[in-house]
Amino acid sequence: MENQEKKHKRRVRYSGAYPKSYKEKYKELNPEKYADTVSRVIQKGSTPAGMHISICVSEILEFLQIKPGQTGLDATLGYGGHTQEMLKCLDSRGHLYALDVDPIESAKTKERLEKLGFGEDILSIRLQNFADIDRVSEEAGLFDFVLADLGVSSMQIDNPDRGFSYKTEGPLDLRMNPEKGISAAERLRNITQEELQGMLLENADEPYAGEISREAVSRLKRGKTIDTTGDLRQVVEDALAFLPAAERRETVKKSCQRTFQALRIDVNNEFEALYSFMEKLPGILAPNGRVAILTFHSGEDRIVKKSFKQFYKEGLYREISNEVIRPSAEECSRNSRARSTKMRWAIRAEG
Ligand SMILES: C[S@@+](CC[C@H](N)C(=O)[O-])C[C@H]1O[C@@H](n2cnc3c(N)ncnc32)[C@H](O)[C@@H]1O
Repeated sequence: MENQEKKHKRRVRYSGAYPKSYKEKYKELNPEKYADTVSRVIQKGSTPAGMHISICVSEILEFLQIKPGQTGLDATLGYGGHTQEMLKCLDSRGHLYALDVDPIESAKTKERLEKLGFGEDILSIRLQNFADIDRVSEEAGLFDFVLADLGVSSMQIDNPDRGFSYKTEGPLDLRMNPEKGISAAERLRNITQEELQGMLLENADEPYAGEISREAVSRLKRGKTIDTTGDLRQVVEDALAFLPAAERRETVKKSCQRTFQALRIDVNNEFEALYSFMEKLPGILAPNGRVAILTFHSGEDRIVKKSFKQFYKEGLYREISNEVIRPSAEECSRNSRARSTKMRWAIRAEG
């Protein structure tokens, strides 16, 4: 007799339509594999996860006037978008050096660019701080063109494990190179109220620097931690609890952005690195060599502007940009991260 008894099959548990983790969430994390998803995300005006949309590409290329056979430096490799465009201008002749301090993303970019045919013969990628451009120049000689696109990449901001964004929960790290220095959480552990207030003012012009620094230090004294992005967001929320409800939400958001920015600049020694880079630039540029720099906040722009002006007066640059160049309105609507971008440029004098 046929065995009518069918073995009970457990229903496969519905895992839900929504992915649970960052890695699961974004198909775009593998941009080559999910080209359709990626282009849909870009069309909507967002940056696909795991990717970075390069800013002011045409303005940069128009200014740099790259010719085949030249030697160039991309001081901030990131996703390699600008690098790729500059390599195309070299047309397989000459050499491009590219630096980044981020071991996680630069390894991925190196692999991606190699797959596109840009190997060691044309492109040398170095895990190195642009504060040390003189060392790269010892190897490469003088540069005909240099680009620096400052700050952090979308891949770094979007990865919650790295703690760059107040919008997602994660460890409060904020280092571009997590293998060097101390995390933002560690930095806060031993900070005084005065020091934190100064950092918030100097690095981000935070109007509530006093309130936020007092709340942070008092929280630590009460035995509570500021180890995660959520903890720091809570500090800002508590510090601004006195504001009328109608304006609190927007103010907390802006203060969170500035507080994270101030800490990021601090733990990565961003201003020190930029000063060093600007000081060494004239010494690594070939006669008539061109440099373009993209900045993303007033502190950075001030350093670039002052340095260009000073060396222009001293005769080391023959020409500098008088006005900042801004991305077009069309680019800003396509890529919201372009909105705060300012570009400045300089041309090395002949002598
Ligand atoms: C805005 S992203 C560059 C994006 C890139 N231009 C592109 O098109 O994909 C800035 C990059 O500079 C790197 N960076 C920031 N400060 C640096 C420094 N002092 N030395 C070297 N790289 C740095 C960051 O790790 C990040 O990857």
